[in-house]
Amino acid sequence: FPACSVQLVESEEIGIVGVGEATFPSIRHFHKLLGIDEAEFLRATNGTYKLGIEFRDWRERGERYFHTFGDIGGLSGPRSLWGQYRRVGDAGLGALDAQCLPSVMAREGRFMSAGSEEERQFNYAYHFDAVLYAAFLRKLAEGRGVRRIEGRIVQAPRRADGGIGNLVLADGRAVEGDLFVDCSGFASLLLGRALEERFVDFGRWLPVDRAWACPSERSGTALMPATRCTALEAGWAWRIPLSNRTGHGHVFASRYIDDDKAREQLLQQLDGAPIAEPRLLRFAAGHRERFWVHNVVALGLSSGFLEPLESTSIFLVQSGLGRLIELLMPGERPPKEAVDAYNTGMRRQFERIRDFIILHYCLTSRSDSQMWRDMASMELPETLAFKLHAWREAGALHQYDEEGFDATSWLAIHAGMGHWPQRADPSLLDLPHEDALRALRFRRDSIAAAVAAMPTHEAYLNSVLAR
Ligand SMILES: Cc1cc2nc3c(=O)[nH]c(=O)nc-3n(C[C@H](O)[C@H](O)[C@H](O)COP(=O)(O)OP(=O)(O)OC[C@H]3O[C@@H](n4cnc5c(N)ncnc54)[C@H](O)[C@@H]3O)c2cc1C
Repeated sequence: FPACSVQLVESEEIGIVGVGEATFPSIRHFHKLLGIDEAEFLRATNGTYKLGIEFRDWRERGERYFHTFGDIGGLSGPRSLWGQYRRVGDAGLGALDAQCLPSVMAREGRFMSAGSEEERQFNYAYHFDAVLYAAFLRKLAEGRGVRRIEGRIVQAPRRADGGIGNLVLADGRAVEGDLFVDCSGFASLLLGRALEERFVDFGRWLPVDRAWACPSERSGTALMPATRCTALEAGWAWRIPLSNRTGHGHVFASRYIDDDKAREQLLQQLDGAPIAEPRLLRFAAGHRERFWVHNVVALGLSSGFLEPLESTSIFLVQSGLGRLIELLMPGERPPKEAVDAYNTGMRRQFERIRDFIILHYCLTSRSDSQMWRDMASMELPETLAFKLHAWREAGALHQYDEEGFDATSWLAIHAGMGHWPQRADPSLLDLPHEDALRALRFRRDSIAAAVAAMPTHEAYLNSVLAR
């Protein structure tokens, strides 16, 4: 929008939340749209590649599975790979993960990104230092004409029509604007505080509400191209490998564990020596009922937050921006239809991701703490209950509109949690047993051979950084 002038009001005194180190593959489309060079971005943010998430101890302690951004073959009918794998039931085949290229790459600590997007059988995202990423984007934005105003907003007086008139800063300056994008983090200064938009609370399904975050030195182990999420007594711990350090955090439910014990449990998870004091963050799961009200659009934490289990927050920021770009017509007052479409789309996206995150918890067999017992018996949102029913009864991976995660992702969690349909699809028998077994062996072996020939994640990353 070359005709628009964009001003950013930001306060060094307040700073940014500064956590949020794991992302979702759509970030690559966002970077492409902005013309960001991958090597430059990785160098600026101590970034690494991410092929998915390894979940440990979620169904039972001692078990692990991988949620990949890759292809795991057909999903229904006689060509359903998971269906044939279960029908063949050959122990010699190994785990279902062995049929998925990026899952094997992650397990073996290997990475490469060759060929075109269309040819590649997997997608990937990044890990990075969130503080450095914010600085990187700021520099990019300023270079393209965004004017940054340092200052603390103390008031946002409303106009007669209910919208925001201007922003009043602590030193008395006033910043005028037509459209205000509220990026004020958990404070939600404009949408939450000034416009008093109601918060829709998801706490009854997603009870985690605090996190200790602490970086550590990198251990001598190989640089995993994946995030690790380990289920603990009253929450879970993240482990995010960056090129210079490892990011750690313990996300927990304060109704099941106190802060000190949660901190202690985090420190037991660290890879190496801590390189900062653990920092406590408080949050609530949910979103503002509407995201765009009058002339205010909230993006990021000011609009809502879902716990970071699937690294969806930065994705939601970028998804919101993408929608806004499509619906804004500079110089025109946005029609009611555009505002409604934005609000409906964002609300649904939050609900779909909420359901996907609950899926990780509700399928647990753990009963070793009150949180896990409550998670296994909670009443589910109707939308999720229907999906579980469709999967159990018919092996169908039902998708609604505005899904953040595709059917392959849903399959990864069902499979990882050992949750399978009650009946096999009879059309699986259209393929002779021997042919199915041969195809599965061939795929597993081809993947193993391809991965063995790949560089390690660290070697590949270093080659990109040297560009
Ligand atoms: C524990 C935790 C883990 C997370 N992990 C992930 C993850 O792995 N992946 C992911 O995608 N996301 C993650 N997130 C979310 C992610 O951190 C945020 O979505 C992302 O950083 C964007 O934050 P934001 O810009 O909305 O808010 P902030 O970073 O808080 O920025 C708010 C801005 O508003 C300014 N501001 C606030 N008040 C005022 C004022 N009065 N005057 C002037 N300026 C003001 C601040 O200075 C700051 O610049 C995590 C969040 C938490 C809490």
